[in-house]
Amino acid sequence: MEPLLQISHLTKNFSDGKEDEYKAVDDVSFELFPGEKLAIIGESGSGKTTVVNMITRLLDSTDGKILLDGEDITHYKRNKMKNIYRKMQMVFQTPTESFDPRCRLGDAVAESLRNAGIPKKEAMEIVKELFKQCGLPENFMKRYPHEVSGGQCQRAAIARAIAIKPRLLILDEATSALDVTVQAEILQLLDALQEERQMSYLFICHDIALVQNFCDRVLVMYQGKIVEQGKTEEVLHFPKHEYTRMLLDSVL
Ligand SMILES: Nc1ncnc2c1ncn2[C@@H]1O[C@H](COP(=O)(O)OP(=O)(O)OP(=O)(O)O)[C@@H](O)[C@H]1O
Repeated sequence: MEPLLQISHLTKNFSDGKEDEYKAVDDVSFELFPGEKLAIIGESGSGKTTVVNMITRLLDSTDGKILLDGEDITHYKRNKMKNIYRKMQMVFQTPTESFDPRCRLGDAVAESLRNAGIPKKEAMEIVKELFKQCGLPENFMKRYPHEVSGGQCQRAAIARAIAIKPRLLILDEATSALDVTVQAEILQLLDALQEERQMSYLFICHDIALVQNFCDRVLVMYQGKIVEQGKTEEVLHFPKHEYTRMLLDSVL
């Protein structure tokens, strides 16, 4: 099977404006296959979000290559990314901030469908269905982001991200701010979508229990490098690298 996402030797240097360059991401390579759920774990500052920001092209990479579904997107600019965002969507930690406060949630979700050329009436029908699928009452389509709870807003963010049926969903601490029950419901929804659509997930996460329950494979990052990767069970129960052992000891 061909990988959906293929990352090779990805590197990001940040400069402090003087001579020194700081390697936030250092020669990172990995693959993500269709239908797979992959987690990146590591302490704060290890480079996880920087990796995601390069994949989604919010940030230019210093070196390396990013292939999505065989297409080299490493140097794609904003206008070319529009098509790519049909295949790849992101959900971030703070959903309220990712919505326009003046836009009703239903319209915000419909916008991505409208951008994909779907007429308004049809788009609103799809949104209605998506809200149902994401466990949101239909009348929430009329609400503004500040009129719903954090968990409800995150469901709307997921509804928006899956609206155009992407093949890859990147979740950067997307469930961290939610309480445990809501988190479990959202993970159930993601599991159902994965089965239904063979979606792939890249999960950036601090929560080891969640990774254990949800993800097939784990990458461990430390100081910009991947120090260990493998099946979730193997990495979490039989960590090979000293840093992974420390990380697990500190959270378990
Ligand atoms: N725009 C930037 N300019 C300079 N340094 C940056 C920039 N963005 C990130 N960094 C640095 O790069 C390193 C990696 O940051 P990154 O946000 O990727 O870590 P992370 O593993 O996602 O952390 P967290 O779990 O806290 O979100 C950090 O040392 C951070 O300070």
